[in-house]
Amino acid sequence: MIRLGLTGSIGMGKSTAASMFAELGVPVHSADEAVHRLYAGRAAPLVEALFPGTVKGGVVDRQALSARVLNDAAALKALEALVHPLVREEEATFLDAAREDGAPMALLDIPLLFETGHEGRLDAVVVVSAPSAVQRRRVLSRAGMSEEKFDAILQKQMPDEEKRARADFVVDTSGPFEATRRQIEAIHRALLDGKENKART
Ligand SMILES: CC(C)(COP(=O)(O)OP(=O)(O)OC[C@H]1O[C@@H](n2cnc3c(N)ncnc32)[C@H](O)[C@@H]1O)[C@@H](O)C(=O)NCCC(=O)NCCS
Ligand SMILES: Nc1ncnc2c1ncn2[C@@H]1O[C@H](COP(=O)(O)OP(=O)(O)OP(=O)(O)O)[C@@H](O)[C@H]1O
Repeated sequence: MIRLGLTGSIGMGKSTAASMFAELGVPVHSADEAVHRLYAGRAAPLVEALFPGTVKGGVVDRQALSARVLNDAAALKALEALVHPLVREEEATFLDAAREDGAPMALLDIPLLFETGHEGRLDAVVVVSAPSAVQRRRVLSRAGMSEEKFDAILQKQMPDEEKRARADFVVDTSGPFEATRRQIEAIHRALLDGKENKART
Protein backbone atom coordinates (compact mmCIF):
# COMPACT_ATOMS: atom_id res chain seq x y z
CA MET A 1 0.00 0.00 0.00
CA ILE A 2 1.29 3.46 -0.92
CA ARG A 3 1.37 5.76 2.12
CA LEU A 4 0.88 9.23 0.75
CA GLY A 5 1.39 12.39 2.83
CA LEU A 6 -0.39 15.68 2.15
CA THR A 7 0.80 18.95 3.60
CA GLY A 8 1.02 22.69 2.97
CA SER A 9 0.92 25.88 4.99
CA ILE A 10 -2.21 27.42 6.46
CA GLY A 11 -4.93 28.08 3.87
CA MET A 12 -3.05 26.47 0.97
CA GLY A 13 -5.84 23.95 0.32
CA LYS A 14 -5.04 20.77 2.26
CA SER A 15 -8.65 20.00 3.20
CA THR A 16 -9.84 20.71 -0.33
CA ALA A 17 -7.15 18.47 -1.85
CA ALA A 18 -7.83 15.73 0.72
CA SER A 19 -11.51 15.63 -0.21
CA MET A 20 -10.56 15.34 -3.89
CA PHE A 21 -8.38 12.30 -3.10
CA ALA A 22 -11.30 10.88 -1.10
CA GLU A 23 -13.57 11.29 -4.14
CA LEU A 24 -11.11 9.09 -6.05
CA GLY A 25 -11.66 6.37 -3.44
CA VAL A 26 -8.50 6.97 -1.41
CA PRO A 27 -8.97 6.51 2.36
CA VAL A 28 -8.04 9.81 4.03
CA HIS A 29 -6.96 10.64 7.58
CA SER A 30 -6.83 14.26 8.73
CA ALA A 31 -4.50 15.16 11.62
CA ASP A 32 -6.55 18.31 12.28
CA GLU A 33 -9.75 16.28 12.58
CA ALA A 34 -7.96 13.79 14.84
CA VAL A 35 -6.96 16.68 17.12
CA HIS A 36 -10.61 17.81 17.21
CA ARG A 37 -11.74 14.30 18.23
CA LEU A 38 -8.97 13.97 20.80
CA TYR A 39 -9.84 17.35 22.35
CA ALA A 40 -13.40 16.11 22.88
CA GLY A 41 -12.12 12.80 24.27
CA ARG A 42 -9.03 11.28 25.79
CA ALA A 43 -6.77 14.34 25.40
CA ALA A 44 -9.10 16.70 27.30
CA PRO A 45 -8.05 15.74 30.86
CA LEU A 46 -4.39 15.83 29.82
CA VAL A 47 -4.76 19.33 28.35
CA GLU A 48 -6.62 20.51 31.45
CA ALA A 49 -3.80 19.21 33.66
CA LEU A 50 -1.25 21.12 31.57
CA PHE A 51 -3.28 24.31 31.06
CA PRO A 52 -5.91 24.61 33.81
CA GLY A 53 -9.09 26.38 32.71
CA THR A 54 -8.83 25.52 29.01
CA VAL A 55 -11.33 22.64 29.15
CA LYS A 56 -15.03 23.38 29.41
CA GLY A 57 -17.67 20.68 29.83
CA GLY A 58 -15.07 17.99 29.17
CA VAL A 59 -14.06 19.49 25.82
CA VAL A 60 -10.99 21.62 25.05
CA ASP A 61 -11.97 25.23 24.38
CA ARG A 62 -9.77 25.89 21.34
CA GLN A 63 -10.05 29.64 21.62
CA ALA A 64 -8.88 29.60 25.24
CA LEU A 65 -6.10 27.13 24.41
CA SER A 66 -5.02 29.15 21.38
CA ALA A 67 -4.78 32.33 23.49
CA ARG A 68 -2.70 30.39 26.01
CA VAL A 69 -0.16 28.88 23.57
CA LEU A 70 0.10 31.01 20.42
CA ASN A 71 2.42 33.61 21.92
CA ASP A 72 4.24 31.29 24.29
CA ALA A 73 6.72 29.05 22.50
CA ALA A 74 7.39 26.81 25.50
CA ALA A 75 3.67 26.27 26.10
CA LEU A 76 3.07 25.36 22.45
CA LYS A 77 5.98 22.94 22.59
CA ALA A 78 4.50 21.27 25.67
CA LEU A 79 1.11 21.02 23.94
CA GLU A 80 2.66 19.52 20.83
CA ALA A 81 4.56 16.98 22.94
CA LEU A 82 1.23 15.88 24.37
CA VAL A 83 -0.87 15.93 21.19
CA HIS A 84 1.43 14.70 18.42
CA PRO A 85 2.10 11.19 19.82
CA LEU A 86 -1.68 10.67 20.18
CA VAL A 87 -2.22 11.75 16.56
CA ARG A 88 0.59 9.42 15.38
CA GLU A 89 -1.19 6.53 17.17
CA GLU A 90 -4.46 7.31 15.37
CA GLU A 91 -2.63 7.49 12.04
CA ALA A 92 -1.02 4.09 12.61
CA THR A 93 -4.43 2.56 13.41
CA PHE A 94 -5.90 4.17 10.29
CA LEU A 95 -3.09 2.84 8.05
CA ASP A 96 -3.49 -0.67 9.48
CA ALA A 97 -7.22 -0.59 8.73
CA ALA A 98 -6.68 0.71 5.18
CA ARG A 99 -4.10 -2.02 4.54
CA GLU A 100 -6.47 -4.67 5.86
CA ASP A 101 -9.20 -3.36 3.55
CA GLY A 102 -6.82 -3.91 0.63
CA ALA A 103 -6.58 -0.22 -0.30
CA PRO A 104 -3.80 0.37 -2.87
CA MET A 105 -3.14 3.82 -1.38
CA ALA A 106 -3.96 5.79 1.79
CA LEU A 107 -3.57 9.50 2.47
CA LEU A 108 -2.42 11.23 5.66
CA ASP A 109 -3.26 14.95 5.75
CA ILE A 110 -0.71 16.42 8.19
CA PRO A 111 -0.31 20.21 8.43
CA LEU A 112 3.03 19.91 10.25
CA LEU A 113 4.34 16.92 8.26
CA PHE A 114 7.83 18.31 7.59
CA GLU A 115 8.03 20.26 10.86
CA THR A 116 7.52 17.02 12.81
CA GLY A 117 9.94 14.96 10.68
CA HIS A 118 7.23 12.61 9.47
CA GLU A 119 8.49 12.13 5.89
CA GLY A 120 10.50 8.99 6.60
CA ARG A 121 7.35 7.01 7.28
CA LEU A 122 5.71 7.95 3.97
CA ASP A 123 6.24 6.75 0.41
CA ALA A 124 5.55 10.13 -1.22
CA VAL A 125 4.52 13.64 -0.18
CA VAL A 126 2.16 16.07 -1.92
CA VAL A 127 2.48 19.77 -1.06
CA VAL A 128 -0.38 22.17 -1.82
CA SER A 129 0.75 25.68 -2.60
CA ALA A 130 -0.44 29.07 -3.84
CA PRO A 131 1.14 32.54 -4.01
CA SER A 132 1.36 34.21 -0.60
CA ALA A 133 -1.12 36.95 -1.57
CA VAL A 134 -3.74 34.28 -2.37
CA GLN A 135 -2.98 32.49 0.90
CA ARG A 136 -3.28 35.70 2.92
CA ARG A 137 -6.58 36.64 1.26
CA ARG A 138 -8.06 33.18 1.91
CA VAL A 139 -7.03 33.02 5.53
CA LEU A 140 -7.98 36.58 6.46
CA SER A 141 -11.47 36.01 5.07
CA ARG A 142 -12.05 33.32 7.73
CA ALA A 143 -14.11 34.14 10.82
CA GLY A 144 -12.01 34.74 13.93
CA MET A 145 -8.77 35.34 12.00
CA SER A 146 -6.69 38.48 12.39
CA GLU A 147 -3.46 39.71 10.75
CA GLU A 148 -1.64 39.09 14.05
CA LYS A 149 -2.91 35.54 14.43
CA PHE A 150 -2.12 34.75 10.80
CA ASP A 151 1.42 36.08 11.14
CA ALA A 152 1.96 34.19 14.40
CA ILE A 153 0.87 30.91 12.76
CA LEU A 154 2.95 31.52 9.62
CA GLN A 155 6.03 32.09 11.76
CA LYS A 156 5.61 28.65 13.32
CA GLN A 157 5.42 26.88 9.98
CA MET A 158 8.19 25.97 7.55
CA PRO A 159 8.20 28.47 4.64
CA ASP A 160 6.17 27.40 1.61
CA GLU A 161 9.24 27.50 -0.62
CA GLU A 162 11.04 24.97 1.56
CA LYS A 163 8.00 22.70 1.64
CA ARG A 164 7.80 22.78 -2.15
CA ALA A 165 11.49 21.92 -2.43
CA ARG A 166 10.95 18.82 -0.29
CA ALA A 167 7.79 17.63 -2.07
CA ASP A 168 7.50 14.71 -4.47
CA PHE A 169 4.48 16.46 -6.03
CA VAL A 170 3.39 20.10 -5.83
CA VAL A 171 -0.26 21.03 -6.43
CA ASP A 172 -0.93 24.64 -7.36
CA THR A 173 -4.26 25.57 -5.77
CA SER A 174 -4.43 29.17 -6.99
CA GLY A 175 -6.59 28.39 -10.03
CA PRO A 176 -10.15 27.07 -10.34
CA PHE A 177 -11.14 23.93 -8.42
CA GLU A 178 -11.23 21.93 -11.66
CA ALA A 179 -7.53 22.70 -12.24
CA THR A 180 -6.70 21.46 -8.73
CA ARG A 181 -8.77 18.34 -9.33
CA ARG A 182 -6.94 17.57 -12.58
CA GLN A 183 -3.55 17.79 -10.85
CA ILE A 184 -4.73 15.43 -8.12
CA GLU A 185 -6.10 12.94 -10.63
CA ALA A 186 -2.73 12.96 -12.43
CA ILE A 187 -0.81 12.31 -9.18
CA HIS A 188 -3.21 9.53 -8.21
CA ARG A 189 -2.77 7.87 -11.60
CA ALA A 190 1.03 8.28 -11.64
CA LEU A 191 1.37 6.68 -8.20
CA LEU A 192 -0.87 3.73 -9.02
CA ASP A 193 0.83 3.19 -12.41
CA GLY A 194 4.23 3.34 -10.70
CA LYS A 195 3.11 0.71 -8.22
CA GLU A 196 1.90 -1.58 -11.01
CA ASN A 197 5.16 -1.17 -12.89
CA LYS A 198 7.12 -2.07 -9.79
CA ALA A 199 4.98 -5.15 -9.25
CA ARG A 200 5.68 -6.30 -12.84
CA THR A 201 9.46 -5.93 -12.68
C1 LIG B 1 -3.43 26.16 18.90
C2 LIG B 1 -4.82 25.57 18.67
C3 LIG B 1 -5.55 25.36 19.99
C4 LIG B 1 -5.63 26.58 17.81
O1 LIG B 1 -6.88 26.02 17.47
P1 LIG B 1 -7.80 26.75 16.36
O2 LIG B 1 -9.06 25.94 16.27
O3 LIG B 1 -7.91 28.20 16.71
O4 LIG B 1 -6.99 26.68 15.01
P2 LIG B 1 -6.64 25.43 14.06
O5 LIG B 1 -6.35 24.23 14.86
O6 LIG B 1 -7.66 25.34 12.99
O7 LIG B 1 -5.25 25.91 13.44
C5 LIG B 1 -5.13 27.07 12.66
C6 LIG B 1 -3.87 26.96 11.84
O8 LIG B 1 -2.74 26.83 12.70
C7 LIG B 1 -1.97 25.72 12.32
N1 LIG B 1 -1.37 25.15 13.52
C8 LIG B 1 -2.00 24.49 14.51
N2 LIG B 1 -1.15 24.06 15.43
C9 LIG B 1 0.07 24.47 15.01
C10 LIG B 1 1.37 24.31 15.51
N3 LIG B 1 1.58 23.61 16.63
N4 LIG B 1 2.40 24.87 14.80
C11 LIG B 1 2.18 25.52 13.64
N5 LIG B 1 0.97 25.70 13.11
C12 LIG B 1 -0.07 25.17 13.78
C13 LIG B 1 -2.99 24.77 11.70
O9 LIG B 1 -2.40 23.88 10.81
C14 LIG B 1 -3.87 25.72 10.96
O10 LIG B 1 -3.33 26.06 9.73
C15 LIG B 1 -4.73 24.22 17.91
O11 LIG B 1 -4.28 24.43 16.62
C16 LIG B 1 -3.83 23.22 18.60
O12 LIG B 1 -4.23 22.62 19.57
N6 LIG B 1 -2.59 23.03 18.10
C17 LIG B 1 -1.65 22.10 18.69
C18 LIG B 1 -1.79 20.74 18.06
C19 LIG B 1 -1.14 20.73 16.71
O13 LIG B 1 0.09 20.77 16.60
N7 LIG B 1 -1.95 20.68 15.65
C20 LIG B 1 -1.45 20.71 14.31
C21 LIG B 1 -1.94 19.57 13.49
S1 LIG B 1 -1.53 17.96 14.14
N1 LIG C 1 -8.38 25.74 -6.76
C1 LIG C 1 -8.50 25.68 -5.45
N2 LIG C 1 -7.98 24.63 -4.78
C2 LIG C 1 -8.06 24.56 -3.43
N3 LIG C 1 -8.64 25.52 -2.65
C3 LIG C 1 -9.19 26.57 -3.27
C4 LIG C 1 -9.14 26.71 -4.68
N4 LIG C 1 -9.76 27.85 -5.00
C5 LIG C 1 -10.18 28.41 -3.86
N5 LIG C 1 -9.85 27.65 -2.80
C6 LIG C 1 -10.19 27.99 -1.41
O1 LIG C 1 -9.02 28.06 -0.62
C7 LIG C 1 -9.31 27.69 0.72
C8 LIG C 1 -8.34 26.61 1.11
O2 LIG C 1 -8.75 26.12 2.34
P1 LIG C 1 -8.49 24.67 2.92
O3 LIG C 1 -9.31 24.61 4.15
O4 LIG C 1 -8.62 23.61 1.89
O5 LIG C 1 -6.93 24.86 3.28
P2 LIG C 1 -6.10 24.15 4.40
O6 LIG C 1 -4.72 24.11 3.87
O7 LIG C 1 -6.75 22.86 4.76
O8 LIG C 1 -6.20 25.19 5.59
P3 LIG C 1 -5.69 25.05 7.14
O9 LIG C 1 -4.21 24.94 7.12
O10 LIG C 1 -6.12 26.30 7.79
O11 LIG C 1 -6.35 23.84 7.71
C9 LIG C 1 -10.76 27.22 0.76
O12 LIG C 1 -11.55 28.28 1.21
C10 LIG C 1 -11.04 26.92 -0.70
O13 LIG C 1 -12.40 27.09 -1.00
